[in-house]
Amino acid sequence: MDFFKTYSEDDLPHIIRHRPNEIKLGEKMSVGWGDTPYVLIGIPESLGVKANGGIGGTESLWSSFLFSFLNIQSTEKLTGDEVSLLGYFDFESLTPDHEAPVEKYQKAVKKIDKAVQKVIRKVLAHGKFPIVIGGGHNNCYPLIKGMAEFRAKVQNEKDPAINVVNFDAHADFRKMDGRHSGNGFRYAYEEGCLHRYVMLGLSENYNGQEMLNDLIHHPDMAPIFWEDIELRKKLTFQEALERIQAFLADRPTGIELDLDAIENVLCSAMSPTGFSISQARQYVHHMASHLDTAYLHICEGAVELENGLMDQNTAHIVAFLVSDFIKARKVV
Ligand SMILES: N=CN[C@@H](CCC(=O)O)C(=O)O
Repeated sequence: MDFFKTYSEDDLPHIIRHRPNEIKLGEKMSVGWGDTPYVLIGIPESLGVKANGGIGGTESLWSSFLFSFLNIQSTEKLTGDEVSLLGYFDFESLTPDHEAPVEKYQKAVKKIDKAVQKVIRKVLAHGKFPIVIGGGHNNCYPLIKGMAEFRAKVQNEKDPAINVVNFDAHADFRKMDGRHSGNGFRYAYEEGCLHRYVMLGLSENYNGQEMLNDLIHHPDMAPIFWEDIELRKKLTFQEALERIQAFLADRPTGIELDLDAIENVLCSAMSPTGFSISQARQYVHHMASHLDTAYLHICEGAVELENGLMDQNTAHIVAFLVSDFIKARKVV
């Protein structure tokens, strides 16, 4: 598995803050291809974000997330026995020279695509459910493609494209003019890997009309704007979740969450307005409980951006979201 680093049992105790009479999730988790339904994968990179002209720093989320997640209390509702820490990608060697043109970053993203896709196919071959923590949103494309390829080549599905729901302020359906964090869903759709695509929480101010023209009135696309829910009150958040559930019920669905849809979370495209953390948790809970889920991908967050902004809370939010997801699928 190119660029992929694994953990050993000896790594976990260094990440766990032990307390007498308490058991932390990390004390119950396994590493590698453990006997667990879920595997955790990190993609600590911001090459895709930079290829899209964004602010780097998304590589900072993974290790802080791991610390937050492994230090959750092991309880009946989530013991830790459910999850194995598979590993993370190290794309450091692909980093272009300082001030390299954007094309160099886009070239690096193509290599990331290949590496991620391969690992996803391996995860599926082992019968595991991938929980992926990014990284830029560019990684939706190799996830969707890896899923569709597995369905086509291994499961002999005649119509292998999967559905995706994306909690995001941006559609990431920009033109196919070189790979980056803003066009992963377009590549997946045009290549026949993505069937239906729902966007929940789009910002009217940060999605261009040309891209929107390709999404609005398209039978496979369902853009839902934050303003229609929270500003104009055309529908409630709960109604939106139920509509999404009905629209995506026909086949396996990838669950995407871009942290820039939550207000004030540290991201390349951080926003002072957006959904709340509780709404993000409801989204994850609802989709995990009601859909035939294919994977969970949480991305674009950072604990430290290249512009110097820092916030450790991002990691804590992601740990909540991952625990909500697993609990919802367990039906606790
Ligand atoms: N994945 C994020 N995509 C956004 C990024 C915007 C930004 O960094 O400012 C987009 O392309 O619109």
